[in-house]
Amino acid sequence: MVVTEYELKPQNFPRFPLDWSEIFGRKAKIVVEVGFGNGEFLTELARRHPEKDFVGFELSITSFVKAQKKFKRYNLKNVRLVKVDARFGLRELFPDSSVEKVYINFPCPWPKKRHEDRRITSYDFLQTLSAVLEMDGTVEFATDEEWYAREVLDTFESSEYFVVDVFEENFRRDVETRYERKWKSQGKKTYLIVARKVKSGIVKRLMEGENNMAHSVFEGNVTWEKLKELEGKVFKDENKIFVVKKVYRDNDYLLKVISTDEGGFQQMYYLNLSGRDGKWVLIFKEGRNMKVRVDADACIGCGVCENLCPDVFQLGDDGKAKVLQPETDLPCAKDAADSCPTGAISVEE
Ligand SMILES: C[S@@+](CC[C@H](N)C(=O)[O-])C[C@H]1O[C@@H](n2cnc3c(N)ncnc32)[C@H](O)[C@@H]1O
Repeated sequence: MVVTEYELKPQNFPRFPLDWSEIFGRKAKIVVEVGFGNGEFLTELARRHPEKDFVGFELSITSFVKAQKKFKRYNLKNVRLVKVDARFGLRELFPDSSVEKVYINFPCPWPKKRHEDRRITSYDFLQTLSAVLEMDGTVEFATDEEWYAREVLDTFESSEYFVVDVFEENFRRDVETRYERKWKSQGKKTYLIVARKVKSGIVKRLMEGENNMAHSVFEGNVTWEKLKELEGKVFKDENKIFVVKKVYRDNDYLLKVISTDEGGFQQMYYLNLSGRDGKWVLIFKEGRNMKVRVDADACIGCGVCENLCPDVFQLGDDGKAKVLQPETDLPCAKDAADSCPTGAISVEE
């Protein structure tokens, strides 16, 4: 079973930062987890606090697949996941003073000097937290590295925006994370810091305002049946002719369009249509011809590709992925290759 319904794609929204009460359909406290790993901590929090809404950031696709399965098992309604760097996501997707709490559990410490910019706890990230957290909102940071804990403690203590309420060695919380269990079972020490916001900071957002990736934003009633009726229809606009060749759907709708101008020049592209509650965002996607292959030995039959791109992939009777269109221009083929946890899918452009 592959579940994708909890993933939120920022590019499909008309404005930034996002209106989370619209996304969750209610006004509730928002809690964020940075780098949710296999999702067990986030699942437990969301189960124990149905009155709050939860947002997780991760970069690993495998983590996305595992976490969403857990959410589905408990039919959770109060959690969404975003596949972007949390430093970027917290800054661009959350308005000022909108987050009650941010958990950062056992992030990679990036111990080498030349990698220190990669640490999630950089100065810039603290600045973001000082803006997006509500007053008295907290950051909970856990690590197994003493030097890292002391560095983060020092950063919070020397910041005018935070006070440190907790610095604890070998802490215990109601819910453990996978890495916490791992380090504890190896007899390693663990450290917890809880820092509370006492002053609001200012952060400069790069994408604030209209989503300028969007071609158009509109309101109205769009249905699969109505879109399907567009297949084969021809539209004229000044000196161009457009034909809607095919309409696809997964989480969004995709219209394959061919346009021809007076000189006979043809172009193929996709229109990605996504929306909710009557608000729709239309984005152009260029079509490119790709050769798709599946390495059957590497395929574990997880079904991610079939779920993301059913017109190109299908799980066969042997439980392995089969390619239905070895040459395709469907952009979801690339998504499937990027998301394949074993790298069994290759796409050549
Ligand atoms: C060591 S694991 C810890 C996982 C989990 N929090 C736990 O305690 O079991 C760190 C996780 O953070 C994710 N990660 C690293 N940098 C990130 C970033 N900038 N934004 C979001 N997630 C990130 C990694 O993909 C990885 O899954």
